[in-house]
Order: sequence, then C-alpha cells, then structure tokens
Amino acid sequence: MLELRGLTKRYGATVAVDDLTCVFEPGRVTGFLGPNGAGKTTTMLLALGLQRATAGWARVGGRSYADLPTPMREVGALLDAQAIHPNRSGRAHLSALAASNRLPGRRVGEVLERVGLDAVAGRRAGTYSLGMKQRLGIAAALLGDPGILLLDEPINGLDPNGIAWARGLLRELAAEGRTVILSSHLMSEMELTADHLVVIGRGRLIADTSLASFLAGALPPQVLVRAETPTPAFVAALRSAGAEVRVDPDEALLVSGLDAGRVGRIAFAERMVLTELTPRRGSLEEVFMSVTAEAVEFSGARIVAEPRSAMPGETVAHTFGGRR
Ligand SMILES: Nc1ncnc2c1ncn2[C@@H]1O[C@H](COP(=O)(O)OP(=O)(O)OP(=O)(O)O)[C@@H](O)[C@H]1O
Repeated sequence: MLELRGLTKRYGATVAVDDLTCVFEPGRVTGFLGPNGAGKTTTMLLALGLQRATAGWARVGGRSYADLPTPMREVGALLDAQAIHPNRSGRAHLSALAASNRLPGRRVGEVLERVGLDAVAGRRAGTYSLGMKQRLGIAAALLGDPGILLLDEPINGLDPNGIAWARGLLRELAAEGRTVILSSHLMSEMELTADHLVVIGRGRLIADTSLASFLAGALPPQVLVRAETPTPAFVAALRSAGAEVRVDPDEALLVSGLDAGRVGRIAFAERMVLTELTPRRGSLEEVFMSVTAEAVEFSGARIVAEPRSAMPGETVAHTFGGRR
C-alpha cells in the first residue's frame, strides 16, 4: 500500500503537487491520470524519495521510502525506460542493479523471462527498440519482487502485441496482491487495464474512484435507438421528456439524458417498433476530458484554470460539479 497525506511540492511559484491525500491499495491496478503537467511524475518522485516534499508525506507500508532497509524489495519503479547504459547488455544492466541492491542474482534470469527478453538479454541495451527498453525497465522494477509497482508511462512504444502483453502482466501482478500504479495518457488502454483511478489536475485530487464509477458518474446517460419507422412525434415525445435527441443520417437516434427504460416506455406509448435500444456509456477518454477540462487548460503554454471536482459516492477531494 502506498499512502499520500497532504503531499505538496512547490518549485518556486509552481505548485506541482498540492495537498494530495489518497491511498493506493494492493490487489488492483490503479490508473494515475492527469493532463500534462498535472503532477503525476512529481508525485512518483516524491513517493520514491527522489524529491523532497514541501509539506505532507508519502509512506510505503507505513514507512517513508528513505527508511526502507531494502527499497527495491518494497517498491519497483519505472520512470524513464531510456535511462540505461547503452553499452551494457540487458542482463548486465539487471545484474548490476541486483548486486548494488543486495538482491539474489537468480532474480535476473527470472525477470528476464517474465518480460520476454531472455532471448536478447546478451545484446547491448543501446540497440534495443523503445518497446524492448520498456520491457527492460519493467524487469528492473520487478527485480526485488516488490509489493508496490510505480510505472510511469510503461506502455509507450510497445506494439499492439506488447501492449496486450503488458496489460496481462499488470493484471497478473495485481492479482498476486501487489499495488500496481500505472500512469499513462493512453486512455483506451487504461480503460482495459485499470480497476481504480486516481485523477489529478494541477497537482490536486480530482477523483479517487473505481473505473466503473468514474465511467458511470460523469456523463449523462445516452441511448442509441433504432425504430422501424421513427416518427417526428416519437422524437418530439423524447424531447418533451427532457432528452436531447440527435438524428443520425441512417435514422438512428442518439438520445441523451434519459435511460434506456424511459426511452423504451416512451417508444411503447408512441407505438414504435424498436430494433435497437442500446445504453452507451462515455469512454474513459470522453469522461477524463470532461472531468479535467477545467482542471488544466493550456492557452499556448499557459495553464489557465482551476481543477474541477470529483465523483459522487467516492473518496474525493470535492463534490463533483460536472455536467450532470
Ligand atoms: N524540477 C522542476 N522544476 C520546476 N518545475 C517543475 C520541475 N518538475 C516539474 N515541474 C513542474 O511541475 C508541474 C508538474 O509536472 P509533472 O512532470 O509532475 O507533471 P506530469 O503530470 O507528470 O506531466 P506529464 O503528463 O506531461 O508527464 C509542471 O508544471 C512542471 O512544469
């Protein structure tokens, strides 16, 4: 478990992390999300003792990182896959890490196999593709068999097979009871991988919630409706019940603001024969953009707005004030 309490980091006038309080729980993949400059990397650096907090603290299983006797056995991190000596082989890179952290040498072979690099472990790491470097970075994070994994953009550069592999690995690591913290801007992948989300904007907590609640909570319900012969009266009845209705060129209706049951009852009252009635939820990308729209907005290179607040019924910083 990784716990942050009132964690704050200022760089001069910039507040990179602002009074952040949350707990990253074991046994699940937590997506750590936020727009560019939201403070994700800084939070990870603070948790790893690589930056000093201005206020508040981060604790790993109740202790600060600096107090951990063998940190790599507690926390494995991937911050920058390119940070490797190009003339060392993948195996030599991991062996050096294992030796300097008093980890058994047999772990090197184990993690190389787990990330699928065993066949190229003798090659100079400088010749690795970005995807291979990401795998090597994940191997390094796993070297101490840690309970917590902090992975900053670990799937950048992976091809579709690599991404599917990484998804399986991360889910497996969580199922083994580890705390898996994953930051990525690849929302479609995050949607498939994460169980839980911590969303920050401009250093502040916006949402700390399950993926399912995040997806369900932020956008009004939408229903895709196809009727055999949709009549203007049906559309008018939907609108007078409060729905926004968009009629597609193929005559499908996209109904916002009413759930499928309500749309079905209106269709029944209007003697419509429906051939489709499909509830649609927002994608993670849509909900993320909606929730963070006011958190960080760039005008040129300038951040201009304050964070919007969080989701209903969850551990949150504020009350959700989105478009509901
Ligand atoms: N060493 C530093 N000195 C000054 N400002 C910094 C430093 N590191 C980060 N910042 C600033 O702190 C804020 C948070 O940056 P951080 O890199 O943590 O965000 P992020 O969420 O990881 O962004 P991205 O998604 O773009 O990687 C930004 O405004 C950034 O410019």
